[in-house]
Amino acid sequence: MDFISVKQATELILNETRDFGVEPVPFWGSVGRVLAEDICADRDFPPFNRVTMDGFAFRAEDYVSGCRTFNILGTQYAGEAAVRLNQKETAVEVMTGTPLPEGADSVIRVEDTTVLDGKLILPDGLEVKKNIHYQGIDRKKGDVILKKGHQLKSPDLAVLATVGKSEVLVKKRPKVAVITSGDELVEVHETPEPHQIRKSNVYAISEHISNSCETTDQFHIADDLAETVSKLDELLNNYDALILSGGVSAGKKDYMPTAMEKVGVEKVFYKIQQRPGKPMWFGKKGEKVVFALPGNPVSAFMCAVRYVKPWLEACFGLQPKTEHAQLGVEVTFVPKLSYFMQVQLANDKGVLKALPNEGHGSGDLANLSDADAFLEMELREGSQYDEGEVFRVWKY
Ligand SMILES: Nc1nc2c(c(=O)[nH]1)N[C@H]1C(S)=C(S)[C@@H](COP(=O)(O)OP(=O)(O)OC[C@H]3O[C@@H](n4cnc5c(N)ncnc54)[C@H](O)[C@@H]3O)O[C@H]1N2
Ligand code: MOO
Repeated sequence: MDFISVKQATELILNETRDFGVEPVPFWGSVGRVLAEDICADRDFPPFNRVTMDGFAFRAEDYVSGCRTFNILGTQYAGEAAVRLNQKETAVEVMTGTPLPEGADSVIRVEDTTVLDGKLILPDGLEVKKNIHYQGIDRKKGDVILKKGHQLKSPDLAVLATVGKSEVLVKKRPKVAVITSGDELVEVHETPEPHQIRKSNVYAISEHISNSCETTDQFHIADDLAETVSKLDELLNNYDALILSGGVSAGKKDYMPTAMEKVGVEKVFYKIQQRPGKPMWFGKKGEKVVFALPGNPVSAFMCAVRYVKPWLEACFGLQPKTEHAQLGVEVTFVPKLSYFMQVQLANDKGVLKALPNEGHGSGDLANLSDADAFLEMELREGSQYDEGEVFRVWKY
């Protein structure tokens, strides 16, 4: 059997990344997208000397030379242009968010002051030149605030809004078809006969990758070679990537590898030295790629988490997010395979611990809901994995 290792499979898949181009999208809703342009400050951040406390603005020079009683020239609210404080020993009442009055260089909080007969009285021992967020201290006009290649997260929307980017250029996402096969499968709304099951793989897989895809349209192909060939041919013309589940092992109606050959999809590899997901098949036809995942629900989902999603992220130029967890108990795994063990994760005083939650094998889809992640335990002579050892973890 021409197994390849998990490492080799990863490399072969990541050799086949594609660039799907760029597109402008509304900034609102762009979280998760990858920037295809630098985002620059159109003004200083903040754009003016911003008062940071409700209180009074005054001149440090007056206070330092002994003045404690100031004439109040008026009140300045946020949204109003800065007034001018052009007389000695005067103050302006200011609100948080107002531009600092011209000529003033200090602000005191209202609760630290007394107003008597319309005059402001300041206490002794005051630190001057406080409570001002200075213009340009955070970022200067023209500075790059978000770099091309950055994956947008929630606070970035505030940056985009602040610089007036109502539309932003991002990397395009692929159109993906998620395809099931198998005559035993019926739809969710149908009542299965005793020998049938409802199809479930497509939903878990589609959802896991949906943020990285333009579409995750779903299709079903019957266990028939001619139909499989013609449907695959059609889908290859209309989608950037196909993700199939089922029909890749040794069964008499496992047509996927044969059908791929017939539609001209070149095999990059077939079978990985791993459990679950051993019979995974991966191929390409020109710019199109095909992931043919095993039908068993745990295997299909694990392969989507471990191989398909990272491929999508690599297509956008994102670095893999590597997370690790410490094995909470000793584990023995005899087969000569890398083991993606289902685990529950718990944070133990800042250390991420992984506890086995293995279920009943590749068909036990309910166990995926009990577990939180797959722990990638590389193939090891000796079959022994010790408590406290650290492994890469794939959360979902
Ligand atoms: N003689 C051998 N038999 C098998 C081998 C092998 O090496 N030699 N490998 C086993 C392993 S490991 C796996 S994994 C499976 C993979 O099989 P297929 O990819 O051909 O998948 P199917 O046979 O079509 O289905 C397997 C299983 O999964 C259920 N299934 C399929 N699609 C869905 C779906 N969309 N939603 C829910 N469940 C689905 C299907 O009903 C089967 O029970 O092969 C082993 N056999
Ligand atoms: O590889 Mo299969 O995915 O073990 O059940």
